[in-house]
Amino acid sequence: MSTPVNLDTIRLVPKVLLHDHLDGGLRPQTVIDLARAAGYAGLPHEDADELGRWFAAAADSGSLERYLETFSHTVAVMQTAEALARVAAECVEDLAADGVVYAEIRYAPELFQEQGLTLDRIVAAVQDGFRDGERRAAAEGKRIRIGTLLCAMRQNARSAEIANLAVRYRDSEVVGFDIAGPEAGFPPTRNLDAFEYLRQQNAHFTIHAGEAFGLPSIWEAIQHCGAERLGHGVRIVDDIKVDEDGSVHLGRLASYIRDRRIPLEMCPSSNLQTGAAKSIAEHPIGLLAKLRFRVTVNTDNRLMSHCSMSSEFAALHEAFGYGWADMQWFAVNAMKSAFIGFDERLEIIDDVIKPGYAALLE
Ligand SMILES: O=c1[nH]cnc2c1ncn2[C@@H]1O[C@H](CO)[C@@H](O)[C@H]1O
Ligand SMILES: [Zn+2]
Repeated sequence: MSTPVNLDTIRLVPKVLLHDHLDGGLRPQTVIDLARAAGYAGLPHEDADELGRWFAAAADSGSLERYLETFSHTVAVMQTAEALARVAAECVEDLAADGVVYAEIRYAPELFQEQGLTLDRIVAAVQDGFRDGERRAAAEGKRIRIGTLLCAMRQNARSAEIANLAVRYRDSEVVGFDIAGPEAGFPPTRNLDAFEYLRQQNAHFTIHAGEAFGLPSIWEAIQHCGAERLGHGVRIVDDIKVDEDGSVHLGRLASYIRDRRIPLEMCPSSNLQTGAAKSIAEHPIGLLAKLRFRVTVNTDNRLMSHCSMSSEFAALHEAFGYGWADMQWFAVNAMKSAFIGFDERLEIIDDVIKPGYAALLE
């Protein structure tokens, strides 16, 4: 008899996460502890459950800009090396407990300088925290590896500096670069110098595109900037036409993205909150997966979007009937798309992912 698919069983299978923001995944109690230590009086609640509910409700705003406002609280309490290391270590513990075996976690170092930390100190503190978290997970019998992505914020003008920082730490598990923040009004081409530099350095980068703004943003990210992956990319469906008889027509951009196997870092729950999709059942991930785009499933912000990798898969199972074979497909897609070396990716696919699903697929 095959193992039933539910939240508890999904937590046990190996999962791969490519798109998760460090400042969007704090435990509510940690936000409270750190706020107290920092003397930050701006939190809307002092009780962990209430605070968790507040973040999810406030982020459930219908717009990316309002969703992003909630980060002012998490960023405010992440201004010391100790706080950054704690948040990073707990992030790894939480992912490992959820059955994530490989994750790329991103954050914008420039946001953590309010009390004078240097960019180097910030990166070092977070890397220490990740290594600490990996060790703690291993002590619990959980194998997990974390790669870091450094983000520059679209509304600021520091992308060249942050790209340089990412390259300097490339041998210390900083595996790539991204730009995040409000999309409308901040096209990715504003950061062309950073992307050109990264390409010259043979470094990897993804770009948040096609979340709050449509096809032009995706096209620029791929064709002008050279992004290897797309953060969200949901609006690529605007370039796909499905006729009443079910026949499907891909436009040139959608075809290019599918033909080139460009990975889409899809984050269903987050998209519902920012208004990029109406419900999980109507989320473009269903169509895109059916059309065999290189789709991956991600959390974006576990605190604000009140989700985990397992809860995202449980919701997708509910909406689209995905089973173990589909979940393995998503995990392999994500692992193929990771920014670590090819041999390391293969090793995780062959030694961890496939054995993890083998018994379920018999
Ligand atoms: O879905 C998103 N789209 C764009 N920007 C985001 C999203 N989620 C978080 N951030 C932004 O990325 C920064 C670095 O982690 C966060 O501070 C937040 O402002
Ligand atoms: Zn994101």
